[in-house]
Amino acid sequence: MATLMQKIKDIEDEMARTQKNKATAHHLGLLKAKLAKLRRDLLEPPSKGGGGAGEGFDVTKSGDARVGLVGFPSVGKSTLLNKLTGTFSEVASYEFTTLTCIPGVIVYRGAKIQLLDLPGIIEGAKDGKGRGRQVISTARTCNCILIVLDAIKPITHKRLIEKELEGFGIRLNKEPPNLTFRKKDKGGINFTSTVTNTHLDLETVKAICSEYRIHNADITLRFDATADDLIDVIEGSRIYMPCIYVVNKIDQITLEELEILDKLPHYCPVSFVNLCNFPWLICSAHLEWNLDGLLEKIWEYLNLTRIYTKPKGMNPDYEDPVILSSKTRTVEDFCERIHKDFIKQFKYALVWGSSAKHKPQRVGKEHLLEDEDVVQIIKKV
Ligand SMILES: Nc1nc2c(ncn2[C@@H]2O[C@H](COP(=O)(O)OP(=O)(O)OP(=O)(O)O)[C@@H](O)[C@H]2O)c(=O)[nH]1
Ligand SMILES: [K+]
Ligand SMILES: [Mg+2]
Repeated sequence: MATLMQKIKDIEDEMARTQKNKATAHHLGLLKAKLAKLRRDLLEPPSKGGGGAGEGFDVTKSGDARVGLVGFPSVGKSTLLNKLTGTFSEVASYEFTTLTCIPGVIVYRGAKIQLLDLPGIIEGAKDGKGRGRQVISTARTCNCILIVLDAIKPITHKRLIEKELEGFGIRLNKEPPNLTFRKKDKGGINFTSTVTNTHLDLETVKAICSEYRIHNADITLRFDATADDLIDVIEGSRIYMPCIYVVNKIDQITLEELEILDKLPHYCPVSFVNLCNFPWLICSAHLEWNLDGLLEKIWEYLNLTRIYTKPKGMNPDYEDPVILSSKTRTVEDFCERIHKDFIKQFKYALVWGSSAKHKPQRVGKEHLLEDEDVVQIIKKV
């Protein structure tokens, strides 16, 4: 049986082959209706239940980091992918133009960043509406999410998208709750806190625990945690992800509105068409605005660490850094990236740069590296 994607393609091909005239108008209309129904089917959840990736979503992870574009239909996600990566993803004025996950690559400051264009999601996506489940489970595999918003759509859209992501265990611009939760065999619920709490008391904590059939546990808060924070820790499998709100189509709003948007935390206004409202904003001959600003922000939010290797007796290789994430950036992580067995030959490392106290500093494998450090590994003989 032909897959939905194939059926859609067949109809699109047939439409392209069909000449437009009075005699074919009826047939073309029929094809359009079929196409619309197939698109809707594709947006229905799979009948056999379960989330996971679906048709056309199994894009292999590549590069140093992955960034996903999430938003309502027609906010300009595909336009953004095309402009940033030079990859082709279809752009059109109708909703649900993009039906699968389309990857592109941005090479920025020596790092290869995979950017994923995703189908638009609709409210209720997390509950199985549309392709939302696939979109959001793909979003979970990213290192940073760009929530794309349309500047002239209601600001409430931001909250709606956030809710969909939150419903799938994604936490945006938030650190994992600083609290420990340790199950034990006996002793009841022991609840302590190193700060004043305004949200949680022993009773609430006990109630939450009993919902999970947990009757013995040590819970220590190191910040003013909410019930949601505690539940997140008990549930586990939460993903804490940086997020940028990309407000597109700012050519459609006034300068006053733009100034307000520009001040909001985590926001990055952009536009991909001629800014006739704001001629003074155009910084080059391009018909787009603030792509550089967006790239810089993505870089900042990914928080990557570039390490330059220095072979003995040679200059550092500044062209091709090893890219580490902010969470795994020890000398050992660096060695692992070069070769999985490399650490076995490790004796010590020489490090130049902001993590080094001397020029160079001799360090062990636990040493934490900083962005733009230069590293030379000395092997055992
Ligand atoms: N005015 C204006 N229109 C834009 C801008 N960026 C994109 N568009 C238009 O918005 C429409 C939708 O763009 P797409 O890139 O297809 O949007 P999308 O979010 O990928 O849409 P789906 O794949 O259907 O979810 C197209 O007609 C674009 O030309 C912009 O900055 N300003
Ligand atoms: K569209
Ligand atoms: Mg699209």
